[in-house]
Amino acid sequence: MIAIIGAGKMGEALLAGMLAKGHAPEDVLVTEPREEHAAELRRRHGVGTVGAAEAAKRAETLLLALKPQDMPALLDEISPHMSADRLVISVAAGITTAVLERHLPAGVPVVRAMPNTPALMGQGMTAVSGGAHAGPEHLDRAEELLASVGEVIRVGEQHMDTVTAISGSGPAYFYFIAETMIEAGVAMGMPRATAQKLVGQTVTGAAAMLTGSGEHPVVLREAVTSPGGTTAAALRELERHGVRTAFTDAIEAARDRSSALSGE
Ligand SMILES: NC(=O)C1=CN([C@@H]2O[C@H](COP(=O)(O)OP(=O)(O)OC[C@H]3O[C@@H](n4cnc5c(N)ncnc54)[C@H](OP(=O)(O)O)[C@@H]3O)[C@@H](O)[C@H]2O)C=CC1
Ligand SMILES: O=C(O)[C@@H]1CCC=N1
Repeated sequence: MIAIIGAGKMGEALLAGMLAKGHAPEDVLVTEPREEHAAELRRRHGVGTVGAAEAAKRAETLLLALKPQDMPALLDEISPHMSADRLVISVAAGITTAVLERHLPAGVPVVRAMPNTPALMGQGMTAVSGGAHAGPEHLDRAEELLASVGEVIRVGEQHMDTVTAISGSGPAYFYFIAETMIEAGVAMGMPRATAQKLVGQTVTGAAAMLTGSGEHPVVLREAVTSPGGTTAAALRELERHGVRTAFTDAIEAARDRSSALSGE
């Protein structure tokens, strides 16, 4: 039995992705504090909903997807029901395995994971790292579970705040660019639906080139940039406005915010 504690945006994306990949709804419990939300999840996904203590008693694997700020109180609530034969996987930004372990009985294996919302479409990217009591079998279990919603890599925990800034938050950066491109098209008089179609398929095509061609992004960008042409004119403006530096600073800010969320 798997329990997902906190089925908000990320928890529900993981839930939906797992069910779509064949996990049986009867094997998944969900904990959500608001009854209307819990009822909605039962209706939408056919899963059972229970309180956190009950989930902790019944599930071998607990997937914690609450806000980092809510995590300490939840850990204290489930702690009396936890033992070393369980596995706790936390997707909370910033919360270190040391913090998780401090709130749980000695020996409980914990895995810190950072997924992203494309998990909903089976296209997630998750990085995992194990705590002091997580052996290879626990990392294998976490990886197997999260692989049902996309790709999984293992990283040292010292990289987790950077992972959070790059792939955890990353989809939002691309949506921001997509939104900006659509608005530019609309501002130039194009119907919104047309701009949306052009941008959507351009993003899909560019992503396919990036992952499928094995080429570095610089090579792909050069192939688009005809001498004396339109792309060169656009890229010159992006550089003039410091977009490269803005992105680097943005990713550093996300990394620092993740680190601050640990509460340490
Ligand atoms: N969104 C994303 O792209 C990603 C998020 N994450 C991580 O996932 C976690 C959740 O983020 P996100 O889904 O965006 O946030 P949401 O606010 O959408 O989800 C959090 C959910 O947890 C519920 N909750 C609050 N307290 C409890 C409790 N005691 N027991 C059970 N459920 C509770 C909330 O209910 P209510 O609304 O009623 O308070 C809410 O539904 C965060 O730690 C975040 O760092 C990680 C990777 C990507
Ligand atoms: O914005 C956040 O804090 C979470 C973590 C990564 C993506 N969303």
